[in-house]
Amino acid sequence: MHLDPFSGSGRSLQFISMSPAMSQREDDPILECRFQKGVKHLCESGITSLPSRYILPVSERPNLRGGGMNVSDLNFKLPIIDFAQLQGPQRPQVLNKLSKACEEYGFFQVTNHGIPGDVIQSMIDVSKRFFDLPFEERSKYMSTDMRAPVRYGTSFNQKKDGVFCWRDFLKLVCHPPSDVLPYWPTSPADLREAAVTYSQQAKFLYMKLVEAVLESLGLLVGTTMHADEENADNAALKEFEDGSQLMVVNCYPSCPQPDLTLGMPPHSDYGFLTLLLQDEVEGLQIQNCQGKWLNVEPLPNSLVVNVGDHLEIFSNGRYKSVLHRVLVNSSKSRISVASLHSFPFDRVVRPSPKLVNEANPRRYKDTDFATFLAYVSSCEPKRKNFLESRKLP
Ligand SMILES: O=C(O)CCC(=O)C(=O)O
Ligand SMILES: [Fe+2]
Repeated sequence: MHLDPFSGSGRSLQFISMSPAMSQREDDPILECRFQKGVKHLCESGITSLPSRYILPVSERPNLRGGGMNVSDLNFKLPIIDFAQLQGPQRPQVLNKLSKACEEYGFFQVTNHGIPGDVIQSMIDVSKRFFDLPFEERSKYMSTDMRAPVRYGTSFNQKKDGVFCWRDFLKLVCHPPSDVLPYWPTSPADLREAAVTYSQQAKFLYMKLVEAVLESLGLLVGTTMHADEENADNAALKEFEDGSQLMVVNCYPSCPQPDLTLGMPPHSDYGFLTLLLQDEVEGLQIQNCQGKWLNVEPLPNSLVVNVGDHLEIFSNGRYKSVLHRVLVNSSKSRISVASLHSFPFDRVVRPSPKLVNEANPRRYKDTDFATFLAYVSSCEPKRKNFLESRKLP
């Protein structure tokens, strides 16, 4: 799994015991070297069938017919939160809806979010153009250093994954901007500007959503005449303002045999909230409480938002960080940009004391980034098992 604070790495991977995956690790160093260069590079070499390195064991493949856990429900629609309404007189009703969405699905879509269309379009465009650059240009940013401010790579953890995922990525640490920006790619020439503009807009929206989430959990007083209550609210929000932000640009090229592989395996996100921007190609699925995979149809001009492990812990289990995965397809490539937000790295994450009482005892141990790193180096992470390891008996 990737050891990133959040991204494909910080997120729990599924690799099932016995590692049928591992047995498929390529022994041919030339082929292996090709796979390490990523799926975009592999496609450019003109493959027509899926190399075994990407073929999942039958039970983990998408779209199995005949019932069972992998059948998707085509009629499913994710709850929609109208951000403009959230900021207006309808706020209490919208907060109710938000709270239900976080409890039931761990996911919702945000419309009327206020991020200008051209900012979004530029972010998607420049992402596509980045992945269209020659491999030599993209590969300048390949790094195994989990703390690098910019990292280009493939799969989840390309050093460890037994079966590779059909995904290449560019990870951009966004905070603090003055420290990280000088390391971001210089090509395409407009990448830095487009990405920094989008990341700032995403952060602004994230802060508004954090306010809403805290209010929905009864942790913010909201409108108040009392200066001390207002100060307490501001102090609570300040921590979030100083928090971490990582943008992961995901590229899923069209795939010759999409039924045999995944763009991303089932995982939950490590942070507090993820804001996901996707192009018009579908692929994202979330797992409901019956284990059924549900398609998230891209809704034009909207963003998908999901609860991460830290919010599940912080809310003492009331809001759920839900497993999700990405399917690929044979005709279209897909781009998504996940903006992953959480507390500062050195912060201990624990259930909010106000959500713990006799009737609702503490459900999670304290955790921090160091605990997370120790955990992933001591065992093989899969699905949501890091979060499981933080649960109190
Ligand atoms: O590409 C997507 O739709 C989902 C990406 C994702 O889950 C992630 O980056 O954590
Ligand atoms: Fe994710």
